[in-house]
Amino acid sequence: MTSRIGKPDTESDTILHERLAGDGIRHFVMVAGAGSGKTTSLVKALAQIERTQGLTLRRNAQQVACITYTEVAVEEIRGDVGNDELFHVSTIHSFLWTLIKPFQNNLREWVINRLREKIAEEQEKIDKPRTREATKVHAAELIERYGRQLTEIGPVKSFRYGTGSDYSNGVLGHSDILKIGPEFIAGHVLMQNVLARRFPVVFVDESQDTDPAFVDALRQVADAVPVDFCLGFFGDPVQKIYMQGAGPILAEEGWRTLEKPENFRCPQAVLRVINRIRAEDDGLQQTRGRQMVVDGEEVPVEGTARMLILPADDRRQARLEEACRWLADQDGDEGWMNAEDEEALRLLVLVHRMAAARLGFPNLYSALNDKSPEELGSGLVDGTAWVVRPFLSFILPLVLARREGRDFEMMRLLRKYCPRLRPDALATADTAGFLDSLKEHVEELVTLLEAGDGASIGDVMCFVRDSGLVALDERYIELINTYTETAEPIVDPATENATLRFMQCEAEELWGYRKYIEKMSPFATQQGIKGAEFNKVIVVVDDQEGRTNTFSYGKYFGVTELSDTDRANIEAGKDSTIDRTRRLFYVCCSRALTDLVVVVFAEDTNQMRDVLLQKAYFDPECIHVLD
Ligand SMILES: Nc1ncnc2c1ncn2[C@@H]1O[C@H](COP(=O)(O)OP(=O)(O)OP(=O)(O)O)[C@@H](O)[C@H]1O
Repeated sequence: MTSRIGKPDTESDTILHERLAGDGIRHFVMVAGAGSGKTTSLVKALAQIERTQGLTLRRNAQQVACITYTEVAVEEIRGDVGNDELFHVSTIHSFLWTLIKPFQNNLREWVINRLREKIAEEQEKIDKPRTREATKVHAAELIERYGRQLTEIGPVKSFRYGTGSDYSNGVLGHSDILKIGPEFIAGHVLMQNVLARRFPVVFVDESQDTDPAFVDALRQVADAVPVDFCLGFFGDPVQKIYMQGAGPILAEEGWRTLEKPENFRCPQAVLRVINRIRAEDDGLQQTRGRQMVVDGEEVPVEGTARMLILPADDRRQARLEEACRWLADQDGDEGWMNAEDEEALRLLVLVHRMAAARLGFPNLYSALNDKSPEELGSGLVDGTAWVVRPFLSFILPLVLARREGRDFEMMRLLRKYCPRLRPDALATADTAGFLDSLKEHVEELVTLLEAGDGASIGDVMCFVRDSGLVALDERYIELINTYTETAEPIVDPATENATLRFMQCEAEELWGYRKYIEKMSPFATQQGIKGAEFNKVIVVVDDQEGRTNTFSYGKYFGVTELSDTDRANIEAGKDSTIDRTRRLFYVCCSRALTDLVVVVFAEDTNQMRDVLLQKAYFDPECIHVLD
């Protein structure tokens, strides 16, 4: 029995279990706040299905699909339900790939159409009289390349799924899968039936951040197969932090909405704060709070919630350390000084540049943030930027596994990402020499990424390209070519050179960046760090970045003026910077099991205090200015 399955049933759990065992329409949306036990309910529902329907489902070779946001979250749910074959726990991408993989002819047709579409898009650029000459030349090159690919896919026997697309070699990328999957499901009744027959129950966790086209495709299946199929969403619209997420999932006629009013994670002091934050969004007020047993009786944990305002000067790091000292002295608790114990004290940093300096990736940060395209800047802080993906998902984990002698993990990664280990490549390889050379290449990669080696990120990429350790998409190949052709280091940031500046950074910086993404980024909490709850949480906020169109604490607290776009968004009732920042703030603050501290860096600390007193998220006696 794992801890989640062992938790007592709440009223919503009982209702859900009855519904799942019923014989009418069973679709549902479970929507509840932070720490309300949504993932717990999901895991318990899986266990209940196993008990009541497991035998029949297994006999029919059917599975219960449980789809969540990241690999880490997948592992977490697997940790709860075990490796039972009855449950197909996966990310959206791998779920979609399982479904569409057998439809190879349709995949080929899709790729052909996609290439034709791309050619038409480029042709349109050429035809426009105002297009610059350089752009026209580039467009013509692309048309030629896409044309070539159209002929090259002829001999491709079957399509596979890789990180980036490489159509000529039969590889579909991440974003292709996300387009094809929902399109196929929505457009083919056969596909809907296949899905419902194979997976008569589909649960989606973190539904607020799930791709909207996928949500719609699943709705269509639910409409088409109302009774023999059960679709359930678990989510919280106020925890949506990815721009592209679906947000609230509307329940259709006959669907049941299940709410969970309790919060089981946060102590009273934190619960009051997050309820006040949420009051400005959907107004949901959570009850109960974390309890502990004292003398045989359950009593609420009071905990603490404080806000510290510090001057935003060039001593930020030192000031943060002083603030921790202050907390330790106030509480007589040296735990505040123990930043190394990640389960006990968790720093969530929204001050990315500061984190970057502290963790040793200032240049990498500057390359992808300063004057960079929005997609790269926001992808940098949540680890989704296309240039960093191969490093986070494969290259760095592979080097770590090798260094730590985790051979099994190393092979798992190589099997998943290395084209040299694909069955077709293996079939023609001379096995003995082949494995030796693969090993040598991994060793070389380890050396390249050693501290002090001086290799640049571009050098590492050249190496993985030449050694064929990973399949790279065209965009990356093009970038590597540009990198090798550019001798001079680029100093001044500009939108066009962000990725090239990234390639020129020292590879060593990637390690600090990885640590940031895995441990300190508030997005990490959403991506399912184990449990995503910690005794002490320090949330550090600062608008130093100047990238204010995605998140801005200044705008949220009311000290920074809104832009015209912000005002227009608010007037039109659209998602605004303020809404997004509030949600991120809510996610961060709701991770604390005992003590929450929000550290705010401000140009004018007294003005900030006045504004925060007015906002009243924290009790007045809990707001301190530390000059
Ligand atoms: N029925 C319950 N009784 C007691 N504790 C519970 C119950 N359900 C969940 N918990 C505890 O509450 C905490 C939050 O649970 P869980 O992670 O499932 O919530 P969640 O709603 O998915 O969280 P979030 O949306 O904030 O990430 C965990 O510590 C869990 O053990």
